[in-house]
Amino acid sequence: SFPKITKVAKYVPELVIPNNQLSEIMDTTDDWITSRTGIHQRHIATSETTSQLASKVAKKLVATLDVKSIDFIIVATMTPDYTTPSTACLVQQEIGATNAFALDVSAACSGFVYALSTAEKFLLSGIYKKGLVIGAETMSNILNWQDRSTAVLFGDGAAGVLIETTASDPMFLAEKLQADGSRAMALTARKLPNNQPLDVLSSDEQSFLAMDGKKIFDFVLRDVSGQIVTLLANNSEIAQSLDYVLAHQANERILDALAKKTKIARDKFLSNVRYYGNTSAASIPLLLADKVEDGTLTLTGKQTVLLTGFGGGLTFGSLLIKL
Ligand SMILES: O=C(O)C1CCN(c2ccc(-c3cc(CO)ccc3Cl)cn2)CC1
Repeated sequence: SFPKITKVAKYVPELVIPNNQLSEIMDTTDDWITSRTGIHQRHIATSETTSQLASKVAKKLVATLDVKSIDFIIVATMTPDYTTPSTACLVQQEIGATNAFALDVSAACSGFVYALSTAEKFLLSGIYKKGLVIGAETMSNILNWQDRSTAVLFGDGAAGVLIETTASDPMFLAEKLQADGSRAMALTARKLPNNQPLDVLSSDEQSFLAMDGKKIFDFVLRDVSGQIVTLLANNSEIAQSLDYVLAHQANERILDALAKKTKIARDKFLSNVRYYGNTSAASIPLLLADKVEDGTLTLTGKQTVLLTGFGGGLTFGSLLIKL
């Protein structure tokens, strides 16, 4: 039997900040934000850490299970509570999954796609049978709230899936995972200070999220669209029956551009960035959860979807799956 996503769950912090509230604390307007990004609001964690958001999702995913049957927990995040322990280990403790090994995946906005691909390989090995894959972020903690060009773009949230070896037909059909470290500096956050006494490197105070938006837009239009086109061309039969694209929810305009560049019908690109902003590794599972909730996605193995993540690293990854 084959690995399959059998459950999805989400959790977002209660506090909602609409664009108008941001224009009270920085020089921006609802008009600018909505027209340039499609974002109307974002959820902000005021007292919850990334591991606490992820744990809320994990608890929902295991609610109807014996938590001791979970073999692994993978958390994709670029805003971990600590360098160590991993956020996944904190989730393991929180839900009591004592038989699970736990690791974080650091691939920024491609994190969930990288983590899901990793989980599938764990299951295909036959050694493991069941795991949790969660994307979780508290982007609000790494933003420079004086910098209107980035502070308005991001939000907090978590969502994830239960994946297990139960399917009679393969769910994971094709994938392409890539990185381009030559443009690593296009999106950076939280450079850790060096403080050993022999330190010859100056400890750079660059700690807030910094983004070269133009460079990343170009990367998405050129490299990410190329990855999608090639993956679909190499799997043309599956591509014929493509129902939906669940792309990283960074910006509504980028979805317009991707649809044009890939020649995939725009209405196949699902979107919910308006409600959450860019939640990095949580954006694709949040979209998955919302679209299962509203019935667009049925989790009956009949729908062909493309998951595509892209962002910091620079990283990009696409998975063609039967959901
Ligand atoms: O002036 C404008 O229109 C601005 C121009 C700059 N903008 C950007 C630029 C880049 C991103 C972005 C970020 C990531 C990281 O998750 C991944 C993918 C993308 Cl495409 C999002 N917004 C906002 C509107």
